[in-house]
Amino acid sequence: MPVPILLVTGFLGAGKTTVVNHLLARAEGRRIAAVVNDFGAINIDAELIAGASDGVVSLANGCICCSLEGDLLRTLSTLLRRDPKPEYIVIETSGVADPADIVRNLMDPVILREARLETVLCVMDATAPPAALEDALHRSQLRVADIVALSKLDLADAGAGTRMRAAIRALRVPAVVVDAQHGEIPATLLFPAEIDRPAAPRDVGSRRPAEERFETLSWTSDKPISLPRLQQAINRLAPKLARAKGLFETIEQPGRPMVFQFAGGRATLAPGDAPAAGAARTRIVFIAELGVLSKGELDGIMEACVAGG
Ligand SMILES: Nc1nc2c(ncn2[C@@H]2O[C@H](COP(=O)(O)OP(=O)(O)OP(=O)(O)O)[C@@H](O)[C@H]2O)c(=O)[nH]1
Repeated sequence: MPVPILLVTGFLGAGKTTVVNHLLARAEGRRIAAVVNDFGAINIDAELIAGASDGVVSLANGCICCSLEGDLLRTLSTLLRRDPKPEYIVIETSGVADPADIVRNLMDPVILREARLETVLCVMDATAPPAALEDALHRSQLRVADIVALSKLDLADAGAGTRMRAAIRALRVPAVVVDAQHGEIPATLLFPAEIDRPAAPRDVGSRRPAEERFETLSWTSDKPISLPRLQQAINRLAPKLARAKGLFETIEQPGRPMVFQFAGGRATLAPGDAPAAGAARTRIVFIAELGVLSKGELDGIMEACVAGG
């Protein structure tokens, strides 16, 4: 019986890791292996997948729809040789990934013998303006989806969900649209019981390398961060940022690791886990459209956030 694969796609910061976390937290004995692709050089997403570090394989510093496609297939082969074999495989793409290319890559004959793409889930930020769907990458992510999950409805105004559903319908996306509050989607929807159902043909569109559009810039430091100064830095950087996330300690609350998120124009801070041995104390990844933000400018702004900066 081929192992079903769930491909989780969606724009930068839409809520993919939150969905994968939720799924793994409620695995209820299911053996789920997760492959997480971070576009940046630091594997922040793999660290954000709580309590599942053993089962999570991280593919960082590139995009599995372009430069890391060989790595994805090798990783899947390795997972499928595990004893016991995973019962389900979840692949979280980077937010810049065009899933059409990944769907095509998963048709690899060696993989197909043992694992089959079962469901493509596209996580869509309900607070994004419907005009966001004019973006070709958004459209490609929606076009291959079987299920579209609307995230962040708790942050959106009352009509946002309805407007987003209408905008998705207008694109003639055949997917089922569901609400996903804080990543909550029933596992049975993602891994349907009728696993003998033949995979439906998917409209995969034309190839568009995502890496030609976005770049990631990493900033690390061995010093803790000043929170008010970080706020100022993010205010300055925000117009240029598509996404940022990081792990660090603050000067104000030493010894308390924090997770920083910037997505959809909103910055949040939450308690995190201690950094892995050998990792820099402060690690932040910034994703921006190519050419919009230089490393020099970023370093200049971020150095002001550390003590003595
Ligand atoms: N309030 C609220 N926040 C959410 C919801 N879903 C996700 N978030 C937050 O949105 C931010 C981004 O979520 P992630 O799950 O990391 O997004 P992602 O799509 O994995 O991000 P990338 O991998 O960087 O593209 C985090 O701060 C989440 O806590 C939701 O339903 N409600």
